[in-house]
Amino acid sequence: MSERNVVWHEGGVTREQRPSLGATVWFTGLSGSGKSTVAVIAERLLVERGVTAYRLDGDNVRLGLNGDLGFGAEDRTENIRRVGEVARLFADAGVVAIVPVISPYRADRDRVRALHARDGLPFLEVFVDTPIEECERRDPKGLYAKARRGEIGDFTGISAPYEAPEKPELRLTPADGDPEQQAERLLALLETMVGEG
Ligand SMILES: Nc1ncnc2c1ncn2[C@@H]1O[C@H](COP(=O)(O)OS(=O)(=O)O)[C@@H](OP(=O)(O)O)[C@H]1O
Ligand SMILES: Nc1ncnc2c1ncn2[C@@H]1O[C@H](COP(=O)(O)OP(=O)(O)O)[C@@H](O)[C@H]1O
Repeated sequence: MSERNVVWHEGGVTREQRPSLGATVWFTGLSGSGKSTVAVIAERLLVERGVTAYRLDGDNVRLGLNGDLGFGAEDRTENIRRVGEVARLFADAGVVAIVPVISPYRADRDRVRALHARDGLPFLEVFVDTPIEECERRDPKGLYAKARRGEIGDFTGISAPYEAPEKPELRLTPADGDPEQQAERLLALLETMVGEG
């Protein structure tokens, strides 16, 4: 920002000069919906096909870069802002950034979408639309049980909101098959958007 005496410094490499075109695949959905499972498979399939892909998992990023953030609304917004900026850098560098994060607020996700659109970078929002009853039945980390007992506050879907996307590029439901089939659907769509996958 100019009032901070900081100005953008142009580089000498165009996007076309880089070995590959990047993109961001942004997963959103409740805890336990299957975001990480599908993201892990999608990353593996892409790498097996020679595409440079890298996963920025919500839990993992919160163990490092975003270790200072909690789960209140403001911290979640900051979490998504930072992960979104990192994903944009990856995409600009020619990497397919795969980002499974709850990202419960529509406005936060839309800001990340706009950030990519501004730079002409492909952004694919994947809504992992698993009903909360099913997520709670799975409860692989026991978090829903803790939230029900009041041991975790601000828990998405229980004591904090989740705003579903209105127009995601892809919506995955349990009826779409197993996670491998869901990942294949995603890659087919990615291929139509960036010619990769
Ligand atoms: N209060 C509360 N609400 C939701 N989730 C919680 C909470 N506390 C801890 N966890 C764990 O944090 C993971 C979600 O982190 P995210 O960075 O994806 O969340 S957010 O996008 O900032 O909302 C989430 O991972 P996933 O289950 O993979 O979604 C949980 O393991
Ligand atoms: N399509 C699916 N069908 C059945 N179970 C699934 C499916 N996708 C994920 N799971 C299971 O649901 C649980 C939560 O998945 P996970 O990927 O960790 O969700 P999230 O990252 O959204 O919290 C895991 O135990 C996983 O094995």
